[in-house]
Amino acid sequence: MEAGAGGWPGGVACRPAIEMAFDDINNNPNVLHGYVLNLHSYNSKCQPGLASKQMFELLYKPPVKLILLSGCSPVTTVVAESAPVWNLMVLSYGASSPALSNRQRFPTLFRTHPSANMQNPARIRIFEQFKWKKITIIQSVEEVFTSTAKDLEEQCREKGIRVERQSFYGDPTDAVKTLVRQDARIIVGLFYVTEARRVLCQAFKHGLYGSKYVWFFIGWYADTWYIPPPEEGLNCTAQQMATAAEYHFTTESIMLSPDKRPGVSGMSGEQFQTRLKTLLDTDPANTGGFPEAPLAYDAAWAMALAFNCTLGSLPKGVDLEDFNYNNAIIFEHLFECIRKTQFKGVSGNVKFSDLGDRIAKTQYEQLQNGKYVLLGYYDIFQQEFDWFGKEKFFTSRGAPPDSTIVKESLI
Ligand SMILES: CC1(C)CO[C@@H](CC(=O)O)CN1
Repeated sequence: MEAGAGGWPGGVACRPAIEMAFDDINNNPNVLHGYVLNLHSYNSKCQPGLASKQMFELLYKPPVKLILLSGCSPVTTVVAESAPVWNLMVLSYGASSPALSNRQRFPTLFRTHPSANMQNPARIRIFEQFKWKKITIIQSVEEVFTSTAKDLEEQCREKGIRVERQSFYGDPTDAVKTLVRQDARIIVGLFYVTEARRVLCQAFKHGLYGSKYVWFFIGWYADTWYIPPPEEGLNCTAQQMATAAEYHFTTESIMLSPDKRPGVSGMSGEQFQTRLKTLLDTDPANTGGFPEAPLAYDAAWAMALAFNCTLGSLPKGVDLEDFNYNNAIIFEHLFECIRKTQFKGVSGNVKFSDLGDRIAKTQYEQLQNGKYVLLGYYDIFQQEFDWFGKEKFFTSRGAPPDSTIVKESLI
């Protein structure tokens, strides 16, 4: 777990969320009765090397640990690759990398954080909704975005949607110029927020905005992400950025349950968030990991419910406290219990795929006049598309632009 510093600073809000969960579980007479959960944590700062060192310290120092909780993708990668050697399960609350959906490399990994690929079926459902038959992807070269782009490309091709792809490292100018040359109209951007601002500024400079174009950005940037921070030295004004950003779409996995009814913990998502804010001494909007904190809270509950299930399934005379790193029997029961875990959490319904991925809904928004408007949801599991019809386009009748003017080749 990282308590914030370097990489994704998720631990700042996620550690208090997990500590809250441990307290709630220890005070709940219906879960793990007679047992007390203890948390041993380190701040890995999202650094794989430091995480490896800390993991070995945790495992070579008593007491025996029963499970590992991990944060960001780089740390989860090293932890989940090593854990099976110790017959340990790994529950990640902060790893979005699609590369982690791999049972050969990560046989004991489960994650309450959805994979970045989870948004691709939702993107494609929109392309189909507006009959866009050609899309262009522009991505920065990080592994998480390359994996997501490859998956989107494959899924689009299966649906008969033509795909072109550009990637860049640092400066997107040349990649944006290629978008112009390719006559890109429907453009999906996959990068972190600093690169997103650089791309948006270049889009303005090259006229890639307005009635002929639709941009898709990732939805987990801050709501004011497109306002240029002076220290970044972008050669675009706030007005130019807002002009280029107007009417862009976003997709993001839902991380906080919108359901007002309480879940297994006795809290709704909103009640959890209200309680968490009392544990933070910083503005939630500027606290690392605040959006993902419900995932961390639910990861602890998934662990506790799996322990509870294991207690009821172990052979007579074998108890959880008999677990050691060489004991595969308890590990196998725990794996089966986590695999079939399903419960109503503060982040939504918690359920895992066979690859250990979180199955989550995707939310669509659109920036309209400087404010994000909720457009609908896509539930990949139920194949349900809830669309509210609030989208806007620049075209005169508000109709969606064409994805491309296919120039018929003269033979
Ligand atoms: C939505 C985001 C910011 C994606 O990256 C995750 C961190 C990671 O995958 O390393 C945390 N949550």
